[in-house]
Order: sequence, then C-alpha cells, then structure tokens
Amino acid sequence: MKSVEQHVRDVLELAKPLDPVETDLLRAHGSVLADPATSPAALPPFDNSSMDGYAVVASDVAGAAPEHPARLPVVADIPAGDTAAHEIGPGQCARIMTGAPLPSGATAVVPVEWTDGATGEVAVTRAARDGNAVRRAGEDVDAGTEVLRAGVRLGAAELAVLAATGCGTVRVHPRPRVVVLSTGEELVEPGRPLGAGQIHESNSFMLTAAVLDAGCAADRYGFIGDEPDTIASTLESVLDRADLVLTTGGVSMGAYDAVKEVLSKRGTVHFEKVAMQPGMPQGFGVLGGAEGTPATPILTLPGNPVSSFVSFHLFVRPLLDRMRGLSPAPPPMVRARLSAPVASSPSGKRSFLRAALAYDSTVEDGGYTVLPATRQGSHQLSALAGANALVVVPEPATELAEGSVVDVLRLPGAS
Ligand SMILES: Nc1nc2c(c(=O)[nH]1)N[C@H]1C(S)=C(S)[C@@H](COP(=O)(O)OP(=O)(O)OC[C@H]3O[C@@H](n4cnc5c(N)ncnc54)[C@H](O)[C@@H]3O)O[C@H]1N2
Ligand code: MOO
Repeated sequence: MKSVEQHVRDVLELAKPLDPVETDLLRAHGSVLADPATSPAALPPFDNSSMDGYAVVASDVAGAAPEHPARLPVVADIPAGDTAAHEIGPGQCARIMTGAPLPSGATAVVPVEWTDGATGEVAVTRAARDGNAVRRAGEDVDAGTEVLRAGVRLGAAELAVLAATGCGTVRVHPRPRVVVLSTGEELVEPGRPLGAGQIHESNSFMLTAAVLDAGCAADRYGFIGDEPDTIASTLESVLDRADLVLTTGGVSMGAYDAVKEVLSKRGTVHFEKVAMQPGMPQGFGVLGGAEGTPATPILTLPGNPVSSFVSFHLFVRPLLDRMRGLSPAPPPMVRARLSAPVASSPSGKRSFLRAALAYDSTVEDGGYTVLPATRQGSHQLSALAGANALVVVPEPATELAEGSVVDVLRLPGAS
C-alpha cells in the first residue's frame, strides 16, 4: 500500500499556485500576495503633529512652568489636511491638530493640556523638548522599502499597510474555487424525509465548510446518484467553474462504485490504497485538458464521512494552500500523553483517531494530554464533532498503553 507521505507528494503535484490577478484591496482580503509590496513614498509623507496643541520652537518654552508660563502669539491655525505652507518664527507658535503638517520653523508640539488653550496669545505652562509630539517623515516606512513579502496572506493589518502606502489594487493568487460533489444512490437532502435504506447527505456540507475554513471559495454542487453517465456528465459540467473538484463516495470495491468506474477509464485519475485508517481508498488526477482547455485537478475522497474528513485535512488542505500561493505544510502536530489506552489499530496502516486535546501545565513532556473518542467508526460522526485533534497511531503499532506519548495532529479552525 502507498504511504501517506507519498500520497501527499502526489496530490501536491496536481497543481501550482493559481495565476495572479489584479484586484482591489477588499476583494483581496484573505488572498495571498503574489509580488512583494513596496511603498513608493515615505510614511508618514511629511513631519506632522501627534497631538492637538501648539507648534513651537522648543527653546521658547524651555523654562515654562505654571508659576511663570511662556506666553506666545498664535500666528496660524493648522487643522489636519491643511494644504497651506505655514511658518513660525522665534517667539511665535501655531495652533495645530493631530495629523496636521508641522509648520516650518517649529521644533516641537506642546499638547493643549499644557496650555490655557487660548487662540490669540497662549500661555504654555510646561517645557517641551525638541521633537516632542512630532512624527517625522519616513519614521514608519522609507520610500522604496518592502512593506510586505510575496506569499503573505492579506488580513486586516496587511490591507491597512497596503492602503496606507497608497496601493489601490494588488496582485494576488485568487482563492481556488472548489466544487464539492457527493455521490450515492442512498443520499437524501437534509430536511427531507428518509425512505427505506436512505441516509441524509452530510459529506458535501462538511467539505464545503472545510473548504471555506481553508480560505477558499466553495461551491456545493450537492449530490447525485451512482449512475455512471450522470457522474461523467456532471463532472464535465462543473469543470468551467472549478479550480479543483472534490467528490465523495464510489471509490472502493463495491459493484456500484461508479466514480472509480467512470474515471479509471480516462487514464488521468488514479485510484490507490493509502496505508491509513480511515481514508484508505483515494483517487487523484486531472479532468479536461484536451484541446487547450485547462486541466482541472480532482480528488475523489472515500464516502465514509470520517474518512472524507480525515482525507481533507491530510491531502486536500495542503493542496489548497499550494493553489492559494501559500507554502503547503502538514497540519500542525504536538506531542501529547494518552489519557486512555488505544485498544486496537490495524497493523501496517497509520490510524488517525478522533480525540480531545487539552493543555495541562502540570503534565510532563510538554503539557498536552489527549483522550481518543470511544467511537472510532468511519461512519460515526458524533465523535468527530467533539474532536479538536487526531491521534496518530504509527503503522507498526496495534495498540498503545495509557500514558504513551504520541503525535497528535491539531485540527485547524477557520482562517
Ligand atoms: N470489500 C471492500 N469494501 C470496502 C472497502 C474495501 O477495501 N473492500 N473499503 C472500505 C472503506 S475503507 C471505505 S472508506 C469505503 C469507501 O467507500 P466508497 O468511497 O466507495 O463510498 P460509498 O461506498 O459510496 O460509501 C461509503 C459509506 O459512506 C456513506 N456515504 C457516502 N457518501 C455519503 C455522503 N455524502 N454523506 C453521508 N454518508 C455518505 C455511504 O452511505 C456508505 O455507508 O468502502 C469500504 N468498503
Ligand atoms: O479507510 Mo475507510 O476510509 O476505513 O473507512
């Protein structure tokens, strides 16, 4: 059987970062910057006041105190946004607001709280040093310097920096558009009644949410039955709106496992057994690509809901990261002490057990404890909902004692 690591490598080969597009700032939120961003101008662009008060020559207020204030005529009034060129001479001052340009000749700003607040002649009751409450041009960013490196995810702070440097549009890797399609004759839309032998469909909801959590654009097609022609035509019909197609179901050994049947024939999608549980049967490859049309990667995940979930975190999420322009990385791991034994694990397969990870500073070996859920069936969703981590049981192990220190994969939240 194929190793988990080899399958990750094969999946990552399916796609490169999506070609950058120029987009306005808010649309770029959550996307990944394609080129380094440099500031064409200095920030701040001019010397300005950081407080509401009076621009002065510091030496004029050097001896100021409440008992003997320095009295200065106010020769100008400078609000933020004032475009006039103001100047003060020795013995003069200008009223100035936060963010307003410092008049030439001024060397400091006295906050209004250190004065009587007058507008004709102001009494200053406290000395200010040179540079007091002055924000110098370029003290945040020098003109021409890099403010963001390529590959950065644009969140609130990054958008603020770009906007402040005057950048109105930005080149980013677009968010991958992921079409999620489940298959299975037994599936019924939640909210509708079940007939005999039917179950409510859940995989497409889980994967759509996981795609959104991974910062991508999700398009829930929903589900179709197991009829091969319908599967083939539906897949064909979604290619023009997908950067990646995810399917679930129909990839194992059953007589009606039609996804495998339809796609194996094309020769561009491979079906393999990965040495893991859950998530053993996996398909990966590309669709389309003939006559100059783009080849669209497809991952066909197993139908069992927990298998699909684990497959998403191990294989799909790193691929999505790569397509978004991020460096694909395995899910974050910690070492933790088992709070209960693991009674059985299949020899030769790596098991991923749904578990609750907790931090306890009194515990040795890093402080983490982990409690595997009691229900570990690939169909048992209730344990998945309470889990924040997956215990990794190595391939050779068939059981683990309570207290063993194990690798634990932390399940990511929304990003
Ligand atoms: N003879 C063998 N049988 C099976 C093998 C095997 O190696 N030999 N592998 C098992 C493993 S492991 C898995 S995982 C499943 C994968 O099967 P499929 O991908 O073909 O999935 P289905 O058969 O279509 O469904 C499996 C299971 O999951 C339920 N399901 C499917 N889709 C959904 C959905 N969208 N929402 C909720 N539940 C879904 C479905 O009803 C089945 O119970 O094969 C094993 N069998
Ligand atoms: O590998 Mo299946 O994914 O055990 O349930």
